[in-house]
Amino acid sequence: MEPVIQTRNLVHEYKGGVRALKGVDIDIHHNDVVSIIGQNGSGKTTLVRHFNGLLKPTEGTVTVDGEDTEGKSVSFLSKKVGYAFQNPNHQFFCETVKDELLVGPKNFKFSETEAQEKLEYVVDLLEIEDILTKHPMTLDYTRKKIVSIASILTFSPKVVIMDEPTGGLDEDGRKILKNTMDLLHEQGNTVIMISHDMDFVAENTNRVIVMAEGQVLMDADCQTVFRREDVLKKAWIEPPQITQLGNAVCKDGIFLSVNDFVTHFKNRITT
Ligand SMILES: Nc1ncnc2c1ncn2[C@@H]1O[C@H](COP(=O)(O)OP(=O)(O)OP(=O)(O)O)[C@@H](O)[C@H]1O
Repeated sequence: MEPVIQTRNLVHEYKGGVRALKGVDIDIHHNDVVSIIGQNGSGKTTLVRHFNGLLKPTEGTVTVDGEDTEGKSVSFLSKKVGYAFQNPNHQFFCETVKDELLVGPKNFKFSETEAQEKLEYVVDLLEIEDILTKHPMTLDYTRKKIVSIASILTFSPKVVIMDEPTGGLDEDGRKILKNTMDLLHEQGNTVIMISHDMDFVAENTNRVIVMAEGQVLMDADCQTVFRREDVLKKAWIEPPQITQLGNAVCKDGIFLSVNDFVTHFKNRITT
């Protein structure tokens, strides 16, 4: 099956000469749940902004669903690739949460009934019934993040990109986000998450792309990536805390979650 997103020799140079991407080749497949990690300025946001056409390659190609993004508008690509910004304040322009959630369905010409169904679905999924009449800018940061993600899900894009989704989220918000990601995966969507939150990355994604200085340093499953201290060091990344603890006390495994860790030691105690 062809990848849902593919880049070949993707180079992006901003006006002023910053070469933010220096030849990126990646294939993202249908139903992947991928994290893109790397230190600030490594090119993560620049990369994903090519997936919905907010940026166009300086050199190389990007294809979405088999079609070259060259000449395609952001609104055309956004129907397939929804993008929740790092800062939710940059995403809102309506007076109420409800109106904000209806922007996508209206833009994409959903029927009234379908728009209403989508609205009800995401409101239920993301537990935001109580804030529908509020102004998005008056919400606490967790709710703003959740609404920004909800507003993407109302038009059911195949690919959902979330830029730092856990940044500023409280525990309830993290649980809602985790459940939402699980459901998107179950429903066959592709999820791409940019994150500095290695605990969340390790527990919730099955593939990690490590970036440094505009290039992909490594692209593999979580277990493989979080074993490679040399690669992580180059990208200025610390493994998840539970992985670090596990490495310190046990050499025969790699732990990506507290559950992994507890199960391992329970088994050792009972055998
Ligand atoms: N609009 C812009 N104009 C000029 N340079 C830019 C612009 N946006 C980003 N850059 C530069 O491009 C490089 C990559 O930035 P990018 O935002 O893609 O990195 P990032 O890995 O997403 O960082 P962060 O984790 O801080 O979001 C950096 O050197 C950044 O300063």
